[in-house]
Formats: sequence, C-alpha cells, structure tokens
Amino acid sequence: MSLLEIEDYRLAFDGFEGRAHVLDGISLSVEAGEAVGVVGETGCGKSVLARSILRLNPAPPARVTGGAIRYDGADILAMDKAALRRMRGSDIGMVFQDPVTYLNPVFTIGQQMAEVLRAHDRRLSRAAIRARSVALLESVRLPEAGALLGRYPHELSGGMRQRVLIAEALAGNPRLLIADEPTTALDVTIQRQVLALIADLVRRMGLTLILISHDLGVIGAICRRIVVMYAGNIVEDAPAEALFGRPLHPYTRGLLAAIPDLKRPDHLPASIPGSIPNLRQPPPGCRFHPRCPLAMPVCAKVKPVLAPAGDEASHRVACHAVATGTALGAAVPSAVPA
Ligand SMILES: Nc1ncnc2c1ncn2[C@@H]1O[C@H](COP(=O)(O)OP(=O)(O)OP(=O)(O)O)[C@@H](O)[C@H]1O
Repeated sequence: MSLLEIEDYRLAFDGFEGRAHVLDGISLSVEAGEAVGVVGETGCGKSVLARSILRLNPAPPARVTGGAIRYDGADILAMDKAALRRMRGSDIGMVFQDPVTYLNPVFTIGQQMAEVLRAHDRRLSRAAIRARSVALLESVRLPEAGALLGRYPHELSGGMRQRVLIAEALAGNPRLLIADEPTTALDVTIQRQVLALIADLVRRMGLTLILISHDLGVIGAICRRIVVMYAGNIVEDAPAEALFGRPLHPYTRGLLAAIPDLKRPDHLPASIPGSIPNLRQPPPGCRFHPRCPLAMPVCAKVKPVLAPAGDEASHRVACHAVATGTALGAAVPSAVPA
C-alpha cells in the first residue's frame, strides 16, 4: 500500500460565472520515503491539489466531484473533524509560500511554537514546550534558538520566518511533508539555503516529500520523481533524470525549453504560445491541445489517459501523439537546469 493514494480525484469551484473544473481526474500514488515534485504553470491546480490532501480548500465554493484520497489506507474525504485535526500536523505537515501570512505578528515565535506544540499534546509542561521549541528551531538550523523564542516575526528575515514555519510543520513528527512553493517569496541565495534545508530534513528524518513549484530547477534540485500538471491534469509522471533527459509530453518539452540556458545568454528561451484555458469551459479531449504543436484530430475529442511510455517502467504520459509514436521525431529541448 502506498503512503498516499489519490485516485481519479476531481474538484471544482462554484462561482457566479459557473463551475470551474480545477482538478480533472488526478491519480497519483506516493510511496513512503519518496520525494515527489509537482510542477506546472501558474493556475494549473498545484496548490489546490496540495490543499486537497489536507482538505483545506474552502467548501463552498470548493466541491469534490469524484474520486478518493487515502493516507496510509485511511479515507481522507470521509474523515470527521477530529480525525482531520489529528492528521494535519501529526501525519502530514504543510509549509506554504508566504511565511508572513502564516505567522501572527502580535505573538512571539515562542508563543506560536507553544500553541502548535500544545495542539499536538495538551499535557506538555512549559519546560517541555521550551525544550522542544528550541530543538525544533535548531533542527531547521536557526542560530540562538533560545533567544529567538522571545522575538516577534517582524524581527526575523524572510528566510528565518520560513524556517520557523518549517519547524512548526515538523512539530508533530509528520511522515509526509507538503511544501507549496516554499521558496518563492525568498531571494535567490536564501532560496538555495531553504531548499538545502528541506533536502537535508528529508534525508535525516526519512520524510516523504511533496514539493510544489512552478520552477523546474527548484524541483530538480531535490526530487527524484517529477509530476507535471497542466490545467488540472497530470500530463507526465517520470523519474527526474528521464524527465530532464527524455521528456515526452509536448507540454513538458515546452516547460524545459522555457528555462533560460546560462551557457547561452544571447539565446532567449522559447515560451509556450497561448495560456491556460478557462477552466469553466475547458477544451474537450486533451486540455493542452489548443496549444500543442503535435495536436491531431483525436486530441480535440478524447481525453488521453496517463499510460506507461519511454524506457523506464515508472514513466507515464497522457498524450495521444506519444501513444501513437507521432511525438518520437520531435526535438527534445537542450536546456537542462543546473
Ligand atoms: N478558493 C478558491 N475559489 C475559487 N477558485 C479558486 C480557489 N482557489 C483556487 N482557485 C482556482 O483554482 C485554479 C488553480 O489554482 P492553484 O492555486 O491551484 O494554481 P497553482 O497551479 O498552484 O498556481 P500558482 O503557481 O500561481 O500557485 C485557479 O484557476 C484558481 O483561480
């Protein structure tokens, strides 16, 4: 049994202008100890998928229209409030993009850590809370952890605040960590440090990781498996080496071609023409077909299924052109992130 199993999961948002079909049959299994990256353009449903695992999408307007999500065999969609509370933090920890939003400006770091720790164990003494808070802050490599407990969020840098949130996410000893764009709000050097920290925690604590980013370079730095999403669908799921070396889906090839090549600064990266479709009226068949250089008549009619393709057994692609061999001759982009 996989640690996390998502099966044909569908979620829509109801609004004044109609229903947006944001996740359109997501199937994904994550094994214990895996580090899986989820990548795709803005608006393709990465965050909604991450929040779905913890049932954090506000309902309404969110509405699950099909499928199942299981954590360690337990049906997340059927859990009551108490079971959900136990799962959040204790089994699954989550780190979000913007640390400022998730830290309360009027409480010290120590008070906020204490609140998180007490939510996991009401019986903890003040001394135990302090010792555990210091240990957690040290585990995310924050210097002078004891003194930090008395500081307010505005007294910390962006990178420090993100480390505090990672420490809070680890407070309940989760087995699965979901990090949604954890470095997007940080500047480049701090981004690298926070990524290195996440990679180190995954190794040291044997965590299972789902890392969400629009940046293939960020994902490639940590994850051995990469899932590519487009407009609410998984279009490719592959070992990182296969994805960077032999990408198969035309959308993945477009994403790779859009990465600037540092060895060729005079060469502008190609962009994928067009934009993500309106999810209230998504294109029929393959949602990528209006932008696809390899589109065939069948692509506008039949949704392609995610099926094994390429040399690796775990490489899966949802593309009619790949399935029929039409895509084989198409050039593979040369840009590969460092
Ligand atoms: N609470 C909500 N109400 C209505 N629509 C929503 C809500 N949350 C997300 N959506 C819609 O769901 C779609 C997917 O959004 P999501 O945030 O998952 O994209 P993303 O791939 O994570 O993008 P980004 O990289 O910009 O975070 C978007 O069209 C968005 O407008």
